Amino acid sequence: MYKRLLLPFLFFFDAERVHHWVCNALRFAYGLPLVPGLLKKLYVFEHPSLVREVAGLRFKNPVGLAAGFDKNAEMVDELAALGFGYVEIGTVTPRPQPGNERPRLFRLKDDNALINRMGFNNKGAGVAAAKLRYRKSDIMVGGNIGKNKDTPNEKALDDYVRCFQDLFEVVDYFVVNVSSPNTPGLRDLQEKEPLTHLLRELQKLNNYKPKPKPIFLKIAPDLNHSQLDDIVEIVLATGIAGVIATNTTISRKGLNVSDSDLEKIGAGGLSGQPLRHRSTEVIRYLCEKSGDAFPVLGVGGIASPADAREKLNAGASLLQIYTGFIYEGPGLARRICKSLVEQRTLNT
Ligand SMILES: Cc1cc2nc3c(=O)[nH]c(=O)nc-3n(C[C@H](O)[C@H](O)[C@H](O)COP(=O)(O)O)c2cc1C
Repeated sequence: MYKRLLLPFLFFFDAERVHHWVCNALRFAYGLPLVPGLLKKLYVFEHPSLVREVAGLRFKNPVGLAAGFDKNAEMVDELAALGFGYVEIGTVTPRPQPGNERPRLFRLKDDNALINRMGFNNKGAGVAAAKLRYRKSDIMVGGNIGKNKDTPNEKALDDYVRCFQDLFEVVDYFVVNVSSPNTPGLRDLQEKEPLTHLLRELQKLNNYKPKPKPIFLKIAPDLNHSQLDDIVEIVLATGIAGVIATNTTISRKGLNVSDSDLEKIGAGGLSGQPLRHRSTEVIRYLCEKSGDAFPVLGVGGIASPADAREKLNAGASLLQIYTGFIYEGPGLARRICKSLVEQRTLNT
């Protein structure tokens, strides 16, 4: 019903506006009597074989909602009721910022893809932290952190530290985002020297805490082999927990959309099906190169149980979805979980 009736209707309107409508509708509905229970019945699939222990945390199932959907941590309980094993909030920055001018989110329907140049629009880490204090669900929550647009790269560490401190008590793990293509210069922080410095300082701060939290690094799919080798080295050298692979790509290769339409859309990160293969390659490379020395969380183009299995077979410890959730609808996490359990039963 979602794909045949609701999606064509929603796709008639501006993508970002629809995002806000759907989120508001979900939040409103969740506040009504009986609805939370009904949603859980429809969408949550639990089974002992789905539980994953990663970086010392216990995830109810391996399917998470990727960063960018719930930037301000406004609907973690609602998303838990849609069957996700964990939700990554953010990217948040220390100070609120409006992001880029609209329109900044575009659908590529023939490619099952999106292009976005949101630019870290968010209400600030403090606001997200206040929201998370009242969450009721017990799924894992990650805090994806970044720097403000007007903070120069030489001062980036201060921004990451502030977000880290603001969120420390209310998230289960952290993600250092240096891979968004929509904040000018941010990806330069993926270079070996600044990245090592940033992660070492954050991990140092983390180690001072009585109970440190796992810190993951989220990387771009556009890194070459030598840059990925550097990432492996940096993760091992700084002692952070692992890597999230991948963020959106700046590549426009192999799309069905016309060049003139692409030109009209302009800059931004591409997500969804066209990203799937590259992100799986990156996951496989990191796992092989590191000898599975740290967990890699796989994200990029997952829209079906088969896509999920592809990432797990490449070595991913956990999964995340964003664009697939938009195109496939709220039943996707459950479908993947159910299929993983069925597959396991078949194999035993
Ligand atoms: C509209 C939109 C906003 C996003 N915002 C963020 C963000 O704020 N931080 C981040 O780390 N990733 C962000 N992402 C990237 C996703 O978390 C994910 O890494 C990427 O979309 C690939 O997964 P997918 O193909 O399942 O969408 C965003 C993606 C989209 C489509």
